[in-house]
Amino acid sequence: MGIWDNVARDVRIVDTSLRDGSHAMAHQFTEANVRDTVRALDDAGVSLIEVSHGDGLGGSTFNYGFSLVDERTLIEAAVDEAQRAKIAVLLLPGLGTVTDLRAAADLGAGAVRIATHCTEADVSIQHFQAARDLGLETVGFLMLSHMSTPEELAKQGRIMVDAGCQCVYVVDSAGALILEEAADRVEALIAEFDGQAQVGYHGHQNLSFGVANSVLAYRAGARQIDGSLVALGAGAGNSPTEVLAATFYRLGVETGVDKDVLMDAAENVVKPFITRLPVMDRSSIVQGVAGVYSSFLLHAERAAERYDVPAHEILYRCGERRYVGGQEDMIINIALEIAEERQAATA
Ligand SMILES: CC[C@H](O)CC(=O)C(=O)O
Ligand SMILES: [Mn+2]
Repeated sequence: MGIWDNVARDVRIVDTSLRDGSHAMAHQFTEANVRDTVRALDDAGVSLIEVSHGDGLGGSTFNYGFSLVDERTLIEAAVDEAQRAKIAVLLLPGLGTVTDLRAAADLGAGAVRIATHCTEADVSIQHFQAARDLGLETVGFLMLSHMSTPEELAKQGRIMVDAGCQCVYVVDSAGALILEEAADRVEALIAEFDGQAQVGYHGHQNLSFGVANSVLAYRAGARQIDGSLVALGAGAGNSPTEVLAATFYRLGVETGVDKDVLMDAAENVVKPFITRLPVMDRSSIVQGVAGVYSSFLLHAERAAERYDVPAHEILYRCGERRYVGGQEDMIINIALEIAEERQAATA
């Protein structure tokens, strides 16, 4: 039985097309995109649907990229369409505030996913406390999990659980984890929590391991797994929700969602509005290899075009310097540096 509602299932598939997909759409979702997608996911039985700017509440800024439509309008529209599903929002402490969270709760959001770099869970403590006071379901995101060992990650997860988090995610932001690297991190969190909280898994497809890692994460004990329709998400995209549903169906793992309704939603609702299909191209593969935050992709592509340098070279350097979310402006610095080096070499 799912612990957050009355649906009998072995694992909960959570959809983040309307949040992680915001990165891939350069934050240009329309209200109609949100309404149509929420209706389809709700029909399919998806019980938690994330809707926010790609970088979470308050993310619509010069540094991260402006949203076409105010996220509060989109959250309100999502809540309006969802008959059974709960709407979740993402919050990165420092970018989103407790005031933003309160506003989202007032609009009807029922869950918050609070994301920190994998070594900085302590910055989430007051946000978890505020979320619990607001009566929200709470989820923690340990981003760029490949940068920590399973043991370190478990200690960070413990900080979130002690602050009131009900499910901590291993977040493979760079799509860098391969098989047991994902499973070992999930296992370490499960052992640390000893039943006090659930564990989730959020994959990216940069090295094409999103779905395989999700299956291993489930086998290691993860009970919430993220996906996006048509993989719509940062980098090479997320584990496709419709493929997760079909795969768990094949394995006889009960998800409570209808795989055929999801396949229809992917083909006929989401695919038609995607401006740039997520692909495993040179830049996104480099993100997986070098361990670079997937949401850096469009920033790197824009800088590459502006300064006439290769995007994959920018991304390799981001990986060497271990840049993390919030350091998007460094992408411009790197592009300028490569352009200068190239000019010097030809002078
Ligand atoms: C900026 C937040 C980020 O996109 C969260 C996430 O989905 C990830 O780290 O993969
Ligand atoms: Mn992501």
